[in-house]
Amino acid sequence: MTRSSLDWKFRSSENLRFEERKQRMAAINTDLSVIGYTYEDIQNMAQSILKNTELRPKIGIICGTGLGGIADIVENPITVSYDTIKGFPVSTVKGHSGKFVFGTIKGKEVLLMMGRFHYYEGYPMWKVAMPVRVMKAMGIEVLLLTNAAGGLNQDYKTGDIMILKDHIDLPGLTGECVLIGKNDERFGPRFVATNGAYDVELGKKFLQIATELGHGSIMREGIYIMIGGPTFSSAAEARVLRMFGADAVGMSTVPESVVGRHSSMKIFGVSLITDMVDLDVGSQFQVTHEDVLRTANERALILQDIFVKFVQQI
Ligand SMILES: O=P(O)(O)O[C@@H]1C[C@H](O)[C@@H](CO)O1
Ligand SMILES: Nc1nc2[nH]cnc2c(=O)[nH]1
Repeated sequence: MTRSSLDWKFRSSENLRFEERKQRMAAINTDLSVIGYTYEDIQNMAQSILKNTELRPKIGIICGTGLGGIADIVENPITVSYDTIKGFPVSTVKGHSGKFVFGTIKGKEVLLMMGRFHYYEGYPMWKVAMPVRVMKAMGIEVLLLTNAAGGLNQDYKTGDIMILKDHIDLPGLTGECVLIGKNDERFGPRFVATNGAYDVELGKKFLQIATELGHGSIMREGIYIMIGGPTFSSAAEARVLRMFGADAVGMSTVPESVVGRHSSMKIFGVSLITDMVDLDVGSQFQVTHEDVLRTANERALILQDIFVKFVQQI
């Protein structure tokens, strides 16, 4: 075989692989029979994102609803919009802007995800937490998860900040675990223990910093339960969630935490209690997404202060 025909063969097989990849990426977004992104898909997305920066952060932060203000503490930010990343989902929820932000906090390199994906947006569970695998492929080792949640524990107040001690994966317990599907061992083992997922030392550090900054009275440590949403729980449902032992309820975080654990990441989680869940059956009180955004906005500066010091000390 001549050199040029070899070249041609090589190039046409490369083109074929490119075409296959393109079709696969299109199918991921449209064909429900396609389950999961392959290891190669994830690596390709990570590499394409990293082309935008020379930074190689080890700390990743996922910003919850209305908590994108954390990006205000990032120095020299470089943003990569999700819609520029082939195969990446798009954010559809108000309060989630839909971009990665690379930069530094007091000189420490960080990567922020401003905009997460929720099951209620219509994304299958495996897609909801797929960005955590992309973050891992980009070199993230410590994953800081934030969310807006409703308070179930009646000792809590709107505006409290709860460090996650543990979670209850309600969708997972009822057959919608994020790790369902073919397992590629390069991501992690088939079976994974989720006990002790939240790093105790990180939790202690966050609490200590918040207390030193004078916010001890609004700090809590508790258990987060994930519901699918988008409905906020009825009072009768909320009573069940409280009976399960949950202190706060929300619609995210758990799939990311499970995938983070599967990927051997160190995990920290914090909920801003944006509203108190009404447990009175018959009450006409109705919480709204605007209530959630308002509390998130009110607590933005406090969270920023805590995160600056927290990231510095990780
Ligand atoms: O992304 P998070 O969990 O912070 O968002 C919460 C749950 C719903 O998406 C939304 C409800 O207002 O806020
Ligand atoms: N009541 C309530 N408030 C929230 N704030 C954010 N998520 C939730 C939720 O699931 N329920």
